[in-house]
Amino acid sequence: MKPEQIIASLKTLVDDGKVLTDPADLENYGKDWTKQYAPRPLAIVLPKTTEQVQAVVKFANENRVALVPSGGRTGLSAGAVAANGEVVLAFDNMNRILDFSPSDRTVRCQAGVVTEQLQTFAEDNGLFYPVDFASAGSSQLGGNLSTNAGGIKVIRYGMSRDWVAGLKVVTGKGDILDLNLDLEKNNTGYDLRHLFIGAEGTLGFITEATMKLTRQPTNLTVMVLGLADLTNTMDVLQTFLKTVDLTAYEFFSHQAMQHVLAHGQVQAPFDTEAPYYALLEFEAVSDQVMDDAMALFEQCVENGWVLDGVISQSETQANNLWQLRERISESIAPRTPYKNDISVVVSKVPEFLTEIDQVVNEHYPDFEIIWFGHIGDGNLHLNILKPEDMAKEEFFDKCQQVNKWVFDIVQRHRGSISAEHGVGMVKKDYLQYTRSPAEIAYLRGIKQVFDPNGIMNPGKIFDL
Ligand SMILES: O=C(O)CC[C@@H](O)C(=O)O
Ligand SMILES: [Zn+2]
Repeated sequence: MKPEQIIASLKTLVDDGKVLTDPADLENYGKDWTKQYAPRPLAIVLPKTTEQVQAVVKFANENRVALVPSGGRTGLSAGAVAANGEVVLAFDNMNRILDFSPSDRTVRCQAGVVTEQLQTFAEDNGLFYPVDFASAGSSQLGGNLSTNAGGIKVIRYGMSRDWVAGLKVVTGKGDILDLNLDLEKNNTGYDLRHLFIGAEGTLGFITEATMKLTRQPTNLTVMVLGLADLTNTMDVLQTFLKTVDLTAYEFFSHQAMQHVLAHGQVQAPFDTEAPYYALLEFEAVSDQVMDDAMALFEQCVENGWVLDGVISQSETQANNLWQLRERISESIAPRTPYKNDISVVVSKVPEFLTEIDQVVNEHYPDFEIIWFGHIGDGNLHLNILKPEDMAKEEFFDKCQQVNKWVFDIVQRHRGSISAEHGVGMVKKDYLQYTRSPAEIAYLRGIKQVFDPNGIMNPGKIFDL
């Protein structure tokens, strides 16, 4: 079918929805936050209902048209990039909260609901949606689920998948599946819901999700601690976990903090310099919890693990301390960093990080390494900044080599090449460092079942 015919047909399928073909729209909707691929979609479709999505998928099947789903476009693995003339299905017009059940504490949302919209809805109803990350203001629920997004509270609340009570999807064959019926308990064989979560739209597109909510946390209190060395991040974590139920345990290096401070609007937590900092968050539900936390802090200082620290006395102070961590990504963005998102089990984190540091420093001593991440769940974000006098091409070539070293170390430590950002196009060549050949063969088999014509987000996670 010719491109003009495809566009004309799409227009008939979404009636009150929209089909966009302006170059500016193609550029905007054809990409996510990754910069290495040029967007080149054929058209953008903005359906309003699950049935319209189904109509587009059926049409795409009959005519072998490749589709790419697009949410808030905040992904960092090019899972939502359309670089090969695909039709982008964007969920911006499916952004309604459809239903709320206070007694079940669930809320049924269309896929285009923005994370912050869901968080605010929960709060307005005296409840809490706990999955949170810096891009919550623009990321959409469908995208969060397709990548099983994690974020800053995983240590206590888990990943996006843990909050899904029910899911409506359109499979690659064009069937609408209503999965798990919003039930808490439902042991009736394979749980297909979890196949679509984290599948990056390669099996089908999520059009609706019923999300669970929980009680609001009480008096969230933040501590930022300066650590004497890297291994102390784990000593401090283990010490606090014995008594305090942490809602977050993040870390960042001195270099990371320097970039945030230079970026402006944020104050240093204290004067003492430390190679690494930990940010702990917990619910100070009583004076006893606060006393316990202070006693643990003192114990960590006495043991020589912590050099200095600060504790928030108000919500505003807690939010300000969070800025030290949440602004890292944006403060280094102008330097077009090499990015990696990797994980190992918590006990291996110091050894794992040190090995990566060593291999990069040994070969490229002029590279500035920025470490930060969700260290309480074993997830590290490695960013490397280009030396000012190095050409971009040379830098990214050298980073390809860095990838190999990093992923060898990941594999040796039985870690993951993508902890929370997904595989997309950025990491598909490295999937075998985390998944065995037998596993990948089963993944391909599953793809074949739900998307026999290979039209759903082709070229993402693995090639057919
Ligand atoms: O920019 C990054 O490398 C990580 C982004 C995000 O996952 C975060 O935790 O801030
Ligand atoms: Zn992260």
